[in-house]
Amino acid sequence: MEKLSEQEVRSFLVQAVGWQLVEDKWIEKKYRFDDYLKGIDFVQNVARLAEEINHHPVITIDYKLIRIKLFSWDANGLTELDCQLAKQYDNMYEAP
Ligand SMILES: C[C@H](O)[C@H](O)[C@H]1CNC2=NC(N)=NC(=O)C2=N1
Repeated sequence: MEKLSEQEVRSFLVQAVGWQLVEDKWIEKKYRFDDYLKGIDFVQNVARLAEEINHHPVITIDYKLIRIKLFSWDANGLTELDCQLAKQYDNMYEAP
């Protein structure tokens, strides 16, 4: 996996609604649900996809708020895979 340049990360973030760079390292997004178990279903789907493509986000469950953080350990940076997954999570999410 090729590490993205700062410019590439920035051009991803300007068009990725709700995603932001945190600690100058991760891209993160918070998904809000109107029902706790809907959030857990979303986490299940995120986790299944992670296993399927062997790329695992940090997932934080805070009641109805699910926080997803992406980073590519192997590249020690952000990669195209992180950006692709971010878009896939957005497609999986149905805003309440
Ligand atoms: C050995 C295993 O394939 C690697 O450690 C995979 C597992 N899941 C991963 N997840 C993430 N986020 N980044 C990686 O570089 C990564 N590498």
